[in-house]
Amino acid sequence: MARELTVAIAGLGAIGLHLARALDAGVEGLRLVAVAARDQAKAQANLAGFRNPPALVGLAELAQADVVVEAAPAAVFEQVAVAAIEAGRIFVPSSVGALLPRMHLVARARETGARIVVPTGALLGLDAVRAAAEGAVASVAIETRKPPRGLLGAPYLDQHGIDVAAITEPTLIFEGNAFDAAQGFPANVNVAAALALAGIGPERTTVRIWADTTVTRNTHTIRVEAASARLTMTIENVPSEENPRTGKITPLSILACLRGLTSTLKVGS
Ligand SMILES: NC(=O)C1=CN([C@@H]2O[C@H](COP(=O)(O)OP(=O)(O)OC[C@H]3O[C@@H](n4cnc5c(N)ncnc54)[C@H](O)[C@@H]3O)[C@@H](O)[C@H]2O)C=CC1
Ligand SMILES: O=C([O-])CC(=O)C(=O)O
Repeated sequence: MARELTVAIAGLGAIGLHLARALDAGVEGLRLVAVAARDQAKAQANLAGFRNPPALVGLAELAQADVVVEAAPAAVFEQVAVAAIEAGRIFVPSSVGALLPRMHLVARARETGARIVVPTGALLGLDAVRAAAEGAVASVAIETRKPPRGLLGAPYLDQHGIDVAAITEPTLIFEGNAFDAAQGFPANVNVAAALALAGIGPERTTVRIWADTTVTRNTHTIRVEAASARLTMTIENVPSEENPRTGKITPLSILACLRGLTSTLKVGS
């Protein structure tokens, strides 16, 4: 008999609501039991048509479920993560950049029996990066190109007086490591954080972010030079209607990740 896992989701935005709907439509081995939202009335309206509406609870109460998916702003990451990890659950973060300065949570999870499962999210190829990182890796780099509006609101832009709305040609706005990229762009480059965790860590992973007036998609290119292989991979994400910073593939990637927690046949490392 296949195992069933209960699932809770923090945040009902571009990622959370799509994931909640998909789970409610029925996914073998997974049952949505709880969600947390900032706007209760909007959440109730969104959940009204569900076949099996989940409970609307506070962030800490999400940890009642076997699997806690974080799909909220990075500002509330810690609340969701700590409750899930203390309860020994499987914690699936979307705001992966917020994990980089909190790696003590991984040590704590080791003590409580919790697991932290980082989905590939808006990126691609983390299976190959992980495989390469089992051997020697010389370099890992990611270049992100987004339409300027996909970068709006990033603290780095304010700190450096950059007005992305005024950009008229492709402009390199950040070059540095994944740790600094995640601090400067907490809602924009979770992909760089996930890549760093899959490969050679946030200090050695290099990141370039372009505000690119010529692209309509959030485009990420990874380059890895390893003893076993050379990887060059690009994903061009269709921005979601709800949040142009977030690619439509992200909730789908998390759903695929959750399926992998229970499925009998699992493909990819
Ligand atoms: N790992 C990846 O590849 C990707 C990660 N992300 C990250 O995932 C996170 C979620 O992204 P989106 O769904 O696009 O954001 P969103 O802004 O569309 O949705 C976030 C939701 O959380 C809700 N929220 C805010 N405060 C809350 C609170 N205290 N309790 C409960 N809910 C609260 C908001 O009302 C909103 O509905 C962001 O941190 C984003 O940067 C986004 C895209 C790709
Ligand atoms: O491209 C996307 O969909 C989102 C993104 O870069 C991120 O949050 O890392």
